Amino acid sequence: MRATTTYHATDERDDSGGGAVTPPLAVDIDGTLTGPSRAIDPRVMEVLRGWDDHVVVATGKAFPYPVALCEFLAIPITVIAENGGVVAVAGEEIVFTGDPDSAWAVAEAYEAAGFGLGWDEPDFVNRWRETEIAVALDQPLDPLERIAADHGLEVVDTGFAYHVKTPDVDKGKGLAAVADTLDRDPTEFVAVGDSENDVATFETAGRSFAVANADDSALAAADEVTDASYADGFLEAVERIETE
Ligand SMILES: O=C(O)COP(=O)(O)O
Ligand SMILES: [Mg+2]
Repeated sequence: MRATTTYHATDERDDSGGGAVTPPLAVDIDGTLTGPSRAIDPRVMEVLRGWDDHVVVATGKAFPYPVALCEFLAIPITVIAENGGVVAVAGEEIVFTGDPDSAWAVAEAYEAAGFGLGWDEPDFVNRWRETEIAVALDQPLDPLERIAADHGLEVVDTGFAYHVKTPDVDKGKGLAAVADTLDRDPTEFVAVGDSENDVATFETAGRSFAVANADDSALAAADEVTDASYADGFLEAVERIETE
């Protein structure tokens, strides 16, 4: 059974009818809603809280993080986590895709080869991951890619971590699934992001923005690139969405 949830902001917005219609939004977290330190910029909070249509938080982070973000923003839980491995829309069954057993087998083989995941203990980066694993960027990439390929997996570099994931799982497929659940077309969405793991979102959404700090693949895939970086870039994209 499909339940649709339509979010209408009750505050912060001019709903007098004169302005442009705000499209549904698919937004990345790290590097897009944050500054370089990974702290979320407080200015984005009111923007997301007041958004006049669905806000899909689409991230490589483990499942609980975007859920918590929605919770603390008091907006409906509409999330794509773990690079598409987990899709959750309030009121709907949570969808998990990917091969966590192979991902953990890669972690074991990588550790057996003398490397490590690279996080402080306890490992809060992977503790609640359901479908993939993440390795710190200061760990060697070549053996990780080799071992991942041996297990039928691939490595995606988000600029914040190496994610060992199932190749045909991505945020774009997650967005298509969310759109279907919400009875919307994926091309209605505007996507904003900063890295390789946002390319599929950009290809699925109807309009896409890379923030200026984005990696080369995201810059190349986006319809538009903001002048500003990080959360300033996101706020600039919002300005353009609302006025153009
Ligand atoms: O945590 C990461 O590695 C990336 O997260 P992001 O997809 O929200 O940028
Ligand atoms: Mg990012």
